Amino acid sequence: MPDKHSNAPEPGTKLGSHYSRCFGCGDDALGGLRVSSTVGEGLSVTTEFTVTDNHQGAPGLAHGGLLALAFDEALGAVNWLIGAIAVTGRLETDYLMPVPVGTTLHITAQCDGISGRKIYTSAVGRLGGPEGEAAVRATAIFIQVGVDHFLSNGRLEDVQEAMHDPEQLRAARAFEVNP
Ligand SMILES: CCCCCCCCCCCCCC(=O)SCCNC(=O)CCNC(=O)[C@H](O)C(C)(C)COP(=O)(O)OP(=O)(O)OC[C@H]1O[C@@H](n2cnc3c(N)ncnc32)[C@H](O)[C@@H]1OP(=O)(O)O
Repeated sequence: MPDKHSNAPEPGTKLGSHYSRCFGCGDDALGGLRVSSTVGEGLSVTTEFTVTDNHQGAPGLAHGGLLALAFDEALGAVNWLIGAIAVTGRLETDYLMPVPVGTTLHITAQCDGISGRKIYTSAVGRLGGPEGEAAVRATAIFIQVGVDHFLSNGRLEDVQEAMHDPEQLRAARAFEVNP
């Protein structure tokens, strides 16, 4: 298990978005999920995702791909507690129960261990409250990368805009945890 980063926020702290246009957590992404995560005990976070009309797959039920996105965000937020910039290498989801429109999925995500650049994480999403029945479980392997991963691979205009916007830089938790 990795150590918690010395600058990691205290339990109860709301983590901001890592990028305002992120479809999972950004406020500026049209139709995005806008989930936010809160630091939990140890190397864990909690994340709530409320399923709306816009998230349907079958009538009245959440689309599995959107649920996977909510888990990708929750699991990825764990990386900030260990001060790692990382991208999703593998994401596996088990859908245990249908998740109806209007319900809130209470996700708890944690770090399970680290090996080289690989960060192993897992999460469970419960309905009806943080202690409710498990509806979705997920595991992910994140791969640690340098900032150059984004600088060399991202569309230039977006990278430049992000790098020149002080608000954006402040919002990028990577820069808070890894000054
Ligand atoms: C400037 C702005 C900054 C903003 C910061 C915001 C950050 C937040 C962003 C969050 C956005 C939200 C989240 C998102 O949506 S992230 C977006 C979705 N993910 C991606 O786009 C990632 C695309 N993939 C890649 O870029 C490369 O394949 C990476 C970088 C992942 C690895 O290629 P690289 O050449 O670097 O590494 P390597 O091949 O030497 O492998 C190294 C180790 O990793 C192991 N491995 C590799 N792949 C997998 C796999 N699939 N399953 C299991 N293991 C895997 C591999 O076996 C090896 O292990 P070992 O042999 O050492 O034991």
